[in-house]
Amino acid sequence: EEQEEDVLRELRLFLRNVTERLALDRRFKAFTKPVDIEEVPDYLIVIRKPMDLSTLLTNIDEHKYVTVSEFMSDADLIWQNALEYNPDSDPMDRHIRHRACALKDTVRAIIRDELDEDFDRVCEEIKESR
Ligand SMILES: CC(=O)c1csc(NC(=O)C2C[NH2+]C2)n1
Repeated sequence: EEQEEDVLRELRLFLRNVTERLALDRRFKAFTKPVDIEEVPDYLIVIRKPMDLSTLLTNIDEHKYVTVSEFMSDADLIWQNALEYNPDSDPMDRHIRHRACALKDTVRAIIRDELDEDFDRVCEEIKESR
């Protein structure tokens, strides 16, 4: 009903705010747009489910997420994919893995500090009811 749509609108505002703050952080520049398959032709062979911050924003606007947990599953793909695609000891791989781990920790810290657990529970109830 209307109250449910009010809750999901507030969820989208929260998720957009989190995602835009991440996209503004210079450490996460490599994660802001889909990997360019022209530049990195083997990327889609290694990474089955690409994800990036701009795609998260599109998904939010398309009402893909009813809970923070669903959003987190896609947000986690960004750093998980980076760790998988950059496993080597060379400095470039280590550099992007460091940034991937920073992204993981930053998302979790924002959610821990800023997501109200009662609000999250209401979203989870809406999801169960559908
Ligand atoms: C987004 C992402 O994970 C990404 C973009 S480029 C890249 N890795 C490289 O360019 C080379 C360093 N070893 C491969 N990883």
